[in-house]
Amino acid sequence: MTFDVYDTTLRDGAQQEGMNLTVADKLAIAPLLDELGVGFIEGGWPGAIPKDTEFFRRARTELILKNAVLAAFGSTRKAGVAVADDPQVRALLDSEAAVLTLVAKSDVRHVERALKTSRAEGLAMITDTVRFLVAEGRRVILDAEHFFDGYRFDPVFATDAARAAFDAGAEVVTLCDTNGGMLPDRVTDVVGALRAALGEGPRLGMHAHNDTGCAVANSLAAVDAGASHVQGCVNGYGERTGNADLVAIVANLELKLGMDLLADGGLRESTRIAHAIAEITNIAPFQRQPYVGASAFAHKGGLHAAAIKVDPDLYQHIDPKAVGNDMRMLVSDMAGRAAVELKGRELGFDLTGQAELLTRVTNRVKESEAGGYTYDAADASFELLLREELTGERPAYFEVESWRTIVETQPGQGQGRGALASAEATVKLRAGGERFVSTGEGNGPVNALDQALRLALTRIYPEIDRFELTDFKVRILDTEQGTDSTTRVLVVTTDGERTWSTVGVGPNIIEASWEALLDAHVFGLLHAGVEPR
Ligand SMILES: CC(=O)SCCNC(=O)CCNC(=O)[C@H](O)C(C)(C)COP(=O)(O)OP(=O)(O)OC[C@H]1O[C@@H](n2cnc3c(N)ncnc32)[C@H](O)[C@@H]1OP(=O)(O)O
Ligand SMILES: CC(=O)C(=O)O
Repeated sequence: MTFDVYDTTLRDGAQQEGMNLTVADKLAIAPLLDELGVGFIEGGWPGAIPKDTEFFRRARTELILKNAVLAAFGSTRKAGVAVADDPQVRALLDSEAAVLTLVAKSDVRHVERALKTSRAEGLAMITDTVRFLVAEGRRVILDAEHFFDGYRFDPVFATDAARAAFDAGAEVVTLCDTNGGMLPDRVTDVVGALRAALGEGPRLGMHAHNDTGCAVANSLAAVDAGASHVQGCVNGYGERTGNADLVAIVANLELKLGMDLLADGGLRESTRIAHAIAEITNIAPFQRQPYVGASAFAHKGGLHAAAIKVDPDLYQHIDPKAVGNDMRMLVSDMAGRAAVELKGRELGFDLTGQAELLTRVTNRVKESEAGGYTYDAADASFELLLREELTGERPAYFEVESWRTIVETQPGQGQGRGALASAEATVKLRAGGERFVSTGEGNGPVNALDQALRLALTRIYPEIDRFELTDFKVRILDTEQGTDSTTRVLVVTTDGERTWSTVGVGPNIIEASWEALLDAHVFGLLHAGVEPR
């Protein structure tokens, strides 16, 4: 049986608020979708959006796809206009895409109120455009906009719209839940009724939006009711609450229902590809995204870990490798010894049989977390804690003698909002048998401390030059204490290859930041293979 996986990330996904893809972005995303193994990549709407016209022009020479066929999206001819004279339809042909996907009104209320035309003309717009494009040698898919709402209001018109498309030569009619308001049982009813009306031959598709949080479920319901074409977007991108997440749809169909859909076993690459696409769209990946999210197989509960130690399948619905993801253990005050042992294994330490050590580490984590630390978001600080318990000491890269910061304003600039404050910090430390006193300046005390610390350390450890602080998060823990509250700081650092997170807690933001910064440097040096000098 033919079954299509049709990606619309570059067209409907791009309708997401805040997303603005350049032609280069689209040309970079398309090969990733092809690698994922989808059958169709909808590239955009040529003739309507200049960047999309340009995308199809450049795709002809710059895009080599091994699995997917490029589809161009556009609407049926306008009401009262001959199809051959419609510039939008002409632009579709000019795109040279082999597959053309036409959006058409299948809700009679839209025909009468939005298009301001008659039922007969609404159907003729479909017939004429599909027939014209098929006669030009193109494969045509019809996206029947508002199909479900339309069918529930007037099933005769909605059915006639689908029939008109098939009679004119469309290979698939995609039923669109344009407003995203459907629930799975309603999708089942409508797809089932339409199939009964049209017979088994015509191929139906599903295009779901996520306004009820049911887009993936609605897509599965449609397939269960006989649809053989699903549309969606990687990472669930799309207007309002997004389109159906294509990877989740496919993973459910492949892993739960035993279908074989993506070319070259692409599902096993889906986590990497979803994240690579997120890099290009510049939209931070959603941690808790089903299947491909960083937290999708991250376990925090101590009891879960105890069972996972026996058999990971006991607490996981699939093997994460099936989607290219990984199981991760999170260590926190909810961890028990089993979680610490598994986390240790993940970090490269075999703690099997070390019951006393495991108890010590578990207790230390619980006590520290009660004081405000959080290790599930700071793997690197946990690793340093674990090493300290294993060896009895921290790697002795340097020894801090003291540090101080000064924040001041210039005369006349220290009043109220917008005052221009600057900061200076002095750090005194010993490293490599020498004593360093260094001063740093910055736009705030933490920045100045970081500068001073780096200045001192790079003289002995030039490797630190590669470390870059990429994120800095501050959380006030006991807010009822006002400005006297405990502060937690999380710092994310990278050396360009590896990224690590560290945590610091203190009675003020500077102390907390200092602790997180020290951990960041120690962890970075350790993993760069640097010996204390
Ligand atoms: C559900 C979906 O996601 S569908 C895709 C939605 N995406 C987009 O709209 C992005 C690209 N759109 C655009 O760039 C513009 O809206 C364009 C170029 C398509 C149209 O722009 P304009 O010509 O300025 O028209 P405008 O957007 O104001 O109105 C839409 C026109 O299309 C007509 N139209 C709307 N749907 C259809 C349809 N399915 N078939 C034929 N004509 C249609 C309307 O009747 C209206 O025609 P009119 O100008 O003769 O009154
Ligand atoms: C065609 C489309 O994107 C929709 O109806 O939602």
